[in-house]
Amino acid sequence: MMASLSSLPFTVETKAEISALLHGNNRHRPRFPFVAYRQRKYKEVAFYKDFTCGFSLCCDKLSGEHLRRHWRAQVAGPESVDGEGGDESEDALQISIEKSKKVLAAQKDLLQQIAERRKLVSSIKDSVIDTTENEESNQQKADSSKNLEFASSGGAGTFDNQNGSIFSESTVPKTADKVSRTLPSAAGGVSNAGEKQPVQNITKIDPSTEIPPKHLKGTISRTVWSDDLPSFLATTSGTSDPNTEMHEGLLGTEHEETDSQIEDIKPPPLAGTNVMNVILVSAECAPWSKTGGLGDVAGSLPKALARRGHRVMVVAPKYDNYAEPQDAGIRKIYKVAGQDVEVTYFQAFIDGVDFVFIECPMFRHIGNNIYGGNRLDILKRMILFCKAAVEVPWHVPCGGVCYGDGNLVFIANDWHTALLPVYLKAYYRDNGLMKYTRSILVIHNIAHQGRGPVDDFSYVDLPQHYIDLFRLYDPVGGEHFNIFAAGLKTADRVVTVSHGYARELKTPEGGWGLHGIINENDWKLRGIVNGIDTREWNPQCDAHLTSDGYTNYSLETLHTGKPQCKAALQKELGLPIHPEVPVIGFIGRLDHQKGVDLIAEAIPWMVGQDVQLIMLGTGRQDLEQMLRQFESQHQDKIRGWVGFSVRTAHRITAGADILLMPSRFEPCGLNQLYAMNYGTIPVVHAVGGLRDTIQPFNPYDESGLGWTFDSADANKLIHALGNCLWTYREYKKSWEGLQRRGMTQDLSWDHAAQNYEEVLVAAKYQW
Ligand SMILES: Nc1ncnc2c1ncn2[C@@H]1O[C@H](COP(=O)(O)OP(=O)(O)O[C@H]2O[C@H](CO)[C@@H](O)[C@H](O)[C@H]2O)[C@@H](O)[C@H]1O
Repeated sequence: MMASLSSLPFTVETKAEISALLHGNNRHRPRFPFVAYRQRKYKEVAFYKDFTCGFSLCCDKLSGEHLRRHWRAQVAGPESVDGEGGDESEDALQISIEKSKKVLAAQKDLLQQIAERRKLVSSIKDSVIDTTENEESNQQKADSSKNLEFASSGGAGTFDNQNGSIFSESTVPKTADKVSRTLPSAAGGVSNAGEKQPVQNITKIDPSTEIPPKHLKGTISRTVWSDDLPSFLATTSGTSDPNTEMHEGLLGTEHEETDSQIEDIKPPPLAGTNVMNVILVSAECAPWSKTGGLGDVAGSLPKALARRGHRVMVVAPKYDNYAEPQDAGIRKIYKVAGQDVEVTYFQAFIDGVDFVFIECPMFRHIGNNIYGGNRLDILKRMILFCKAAVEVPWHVPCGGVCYGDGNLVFIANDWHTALLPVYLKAYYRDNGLMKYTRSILVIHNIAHQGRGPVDDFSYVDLPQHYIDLFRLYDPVGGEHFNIFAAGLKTADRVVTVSHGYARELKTPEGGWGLHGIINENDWKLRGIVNGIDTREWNPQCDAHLTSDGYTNYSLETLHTGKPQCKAALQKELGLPIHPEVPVIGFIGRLDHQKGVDLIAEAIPWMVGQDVQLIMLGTGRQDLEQMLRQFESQHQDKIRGWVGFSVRTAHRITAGADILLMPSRFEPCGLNQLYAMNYGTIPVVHAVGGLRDTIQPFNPYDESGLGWTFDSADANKLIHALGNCLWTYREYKKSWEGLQRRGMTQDLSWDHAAQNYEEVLVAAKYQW
């Protein structure tokens, strides 16, 4: 066997890996047979594919013997499978190699011809576009909305499960006369328990003539046109079997390879063959809607995933009139608490990400109060949002092509969208649909769980036996209904936003009643520290530092730029402009979590120091009142800005010398990351993500990034802040070192995105 292998035109590593596949040597064993080969020379890849001959099972699932037998069957002919092939098999192998070479040459030829034809077609198109550009684009828009209408009609439309009607939904076409022109199947709705309906009016298309929009190229799932699937399944990436999916992945790779050969550009995506369709679903998304860190994450993580080559969508509610998203022309009706509610989908493509906004009267004009209203109001909004979001991949054709369910992973965030994994299971997977779609639930803050009386279960439209997922008992709330609990149990994977918080969640203090469930599901939990949007939060190009005396700055101009921002901040807030007086900032929600009361306890000490304190926040009314009071009592030293102002947050981050974060618990914390990127030194309670991200300053070896204190205690805060102020005043070089180390870290999302990708892959291959 090895003799045969050694005569093959593989590199040494490839041989080692194939040998590992055959003999079970894990050291060289690639995770999946095709992944390791993608970036190799085309010839070698093609040969290897030939070698495996579309043998698409994940090698993990194959025994070495199985592979050996398959190898012999493919290379030396079926007769050699049972006997020892010997010389005959060597000859057959040589013949096979020769054949493969010929096939490759022919393939190359063909590709060249295709390339020439494409060039010809595009030059003809270009000349036509000059004169008919507007007509063309209108036509394209019309075509895509036809596609979209069509996908909707056969999409996850109306279906009941065995327990009767779960939800009813009807399509409300914008224009009744729209007819599908290009989609391969129509009216293939799904009825009881996913039973297939006959597919009618099938118009087959030649996939080679349907060139996906440029931004989708190489990342969209391969479309398999099928006559006997419901239409929404027929337009997805042929994933009736993960083995097929793997093979599809291989074919997709081949296409990408050939495309890039043709165009002679485009390096492979960073994600390699792990490229996936990802839909992040969040109740808020910056810059359109934000009450805190969740909005920041939803606005920036998807872009980093897209940069790695994934096709990424964000789904968020549309709370106001946003400039960018356009009405996608789709209307759907969902049942919420027995009422029909119509939603409309809006859409924009920005920085490589599809942003889809769900608009309906329930969301309208609450941008300033996203979580406002009573418990039932919020619950109903989240039910509607999750029902609508889980169907987005069927209804909203981004760039003209719906995501479908192939290679698809949803990323839900916090309790607001924890119903999504449950709906995915109850409405789809339990009915044999979306079998290979996975869901990940990200915990940004376990303190908010979507709790209510057990009777709330009647609102969520789920089969009765699902009640056990939601039912939870704890000494504080007694027996109650808990949405986060159900999401955590149902999601394929769970992520939280730091390693420290992942540990804390398993303790009674940190798990807020859910620690039992988290411990039971420990195997699927992973901590990934958030990144920051380095375009949005970057002193070199921060748009909020270009007026009112502020200035952009970098590490090189820190010594002039930062003092200028500090002076501008002091001036803007009416504080005495003293360059040598340290400015301490605080930005955050005014609540128990953020430890504002610890700052309050430390105020008498602080005002005795030569410092200025600037606090920005909204939240609990008593704490807002407290901020106002501090300001009025210490006009020359304290500013308490009650409100939500992104611009002021940026300016404080740039102008302050020190950022205070005495949070009682902090799953990750973004402000300390922003601060370090601006040369502002954090003083934090070493908890959750703060402990993960702020290495304490060590004056002996001049290492570390800030000051930490180990318990939520005002005296500890004072002690840490005192040391910090002393260093600021007395040890300028150390201070500059702290600033430099903070500013030169890679805080971008790129590393975190890579970690998320590992979770996506783990979810994908999980049963
Ligand atoms: N009054 C105000 N005006 C303007 N901007 C304001 C503001 N108050 C807060 N912000 C901004 O909101 C964001 C707050 O983010 P954090 O991560 O610090 O906390 P939050 O508790 O909201 O997030 C939760 O989710 C995130 C994301 O995972 C975790 O980092 C965190 O630990 C967890 O509690 C920052 O961008 C901050 O500048």
